[in-house]
Amino acid sequence: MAGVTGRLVRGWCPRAVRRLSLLLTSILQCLSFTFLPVAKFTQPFSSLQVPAQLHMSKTAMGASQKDFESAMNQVKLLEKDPGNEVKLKLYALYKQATEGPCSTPKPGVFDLINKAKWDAWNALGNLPKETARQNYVDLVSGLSSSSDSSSQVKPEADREQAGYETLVMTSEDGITKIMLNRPTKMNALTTQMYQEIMLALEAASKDDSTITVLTGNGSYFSSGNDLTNFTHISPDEIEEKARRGAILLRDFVGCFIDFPKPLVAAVNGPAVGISVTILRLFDLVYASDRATFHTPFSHLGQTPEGCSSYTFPKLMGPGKAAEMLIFGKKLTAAEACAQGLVTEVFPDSTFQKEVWTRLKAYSKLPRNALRISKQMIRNHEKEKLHATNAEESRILQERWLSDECMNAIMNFLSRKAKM
Ligand SMILES: CCCCC/C=C/C(=O)SCCNC(=O)CCNC(=O)[C@H](O)C(C)(C)COP(=O)(O)OP(=O)(O)OC[C@H]1O[C@@H](n2cnc3c(N)ncnc32)[C@H](O)[C@@H]1OP(=O)(O)O
Repeated sequence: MAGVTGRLVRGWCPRAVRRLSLLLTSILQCLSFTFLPVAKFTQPFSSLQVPAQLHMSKTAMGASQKDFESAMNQVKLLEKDPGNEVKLKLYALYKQATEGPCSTPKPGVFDLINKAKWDAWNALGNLPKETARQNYVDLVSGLSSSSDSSSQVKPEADREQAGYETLVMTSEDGITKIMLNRPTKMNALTTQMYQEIMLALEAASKDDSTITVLTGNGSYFSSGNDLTNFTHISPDEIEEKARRGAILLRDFVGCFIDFPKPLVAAVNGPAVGISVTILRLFDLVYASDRATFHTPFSHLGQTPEGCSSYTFPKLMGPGKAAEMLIFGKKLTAAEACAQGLVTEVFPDSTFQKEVWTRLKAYSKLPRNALRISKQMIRNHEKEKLHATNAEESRILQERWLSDECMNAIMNFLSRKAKM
């Protein structure tokens, strides 16, 4: 090492050479950590794990208690991660079976995991302990048989992560792909979908992958907020629903602001509403030349979200941002690229091949360096983004209660009936 350094710095004073030599040695030591084999993805239950120690009351039901205990042991032996949704169900049933109805205080909105666990348990209401125990046993028995039959088939690397109903989540070649999966509804985002995307991002932020990609299944990237989210609400529920919607929106956008790894949008087709505005929170946006970018907020009596009221004027200037966000001008992929919203446009016929080839190459880059560089670029404006997000959510909460908004949504929903 000293020889190499010596050749590099011939003519420098000996103290400087010694210092440089020490520096290079420590850099090489640091790098050797980066090249250690990456831990395998075998931590099946992470923070949603069903408690391992059981303190069952001796008065619990005889045979059912035995089944319950054996089911709990089976859970620990499962080879395949059953996915967050199933883990939440297991957690909720376990709590209900052992402690009865949820009576603990609701965790704060930013405490995502504990809130999801609390919601799952609370949703069981007054389900009797015995029924919860039986449901737990049934659920585990289904999981054990499906894990037995699938264990020989799929290699670990490209396992689809189960438990999502509105998404398909896969991890392969250092890339975690989150695919919106409601193609017949143009991937319109339901409340469940927002929640699943948040859980998927949380999981992706902690897995071994280098890059996370969001894309859509079918012809659309996403048609934005599912307008039926606003239906089936009785008049006395409207305000509470708007309040909850604003919290959901703020949490959802917050996950993108805080996402720690390189985040890529593979925009496979048209994008509408919130699926356009959040794009500025991604590090790369690759679009098919078939994609369009449309934010018809005013037409819906609504206002911008996804931090676009701050990011779009900054990106494209106030005039171009106004055309999109105030007047609902729809951009082609080429126009969105010219405005800096899209990184690169690919012909639709080669979109998938070109994008995935590119991303596979990027995913081989040193992942810690990618992550740190992303954070250096993003950290400058995080506070501003969170403040914008909170303000946009608050304003939308009011907008959702307006006649303008309600009429626009009724128009959309009655459109089909008129056809
Ligand atoms: C809590 C967080 C709130 C965040 C705030 C977010 C705001 C936004 O995202 S605003 C943007 C809202 N989105 C829209 O305004 C788009 C509404 N949809 C449409 O205009 C059209 O459906 C289309 C242009 C996206 C596609 O038109 P077309 O090709 O004619 O296809 P269909 O309309 O027949 O759609 C097929 C099927 O999908 C349903 N659908 C599509 N998008 C939505 C949607 N956003 N909400 C609800 N449903 C949607 C559509 O109704 C059709 O269903 P069926 O009639 O049952 O086949």
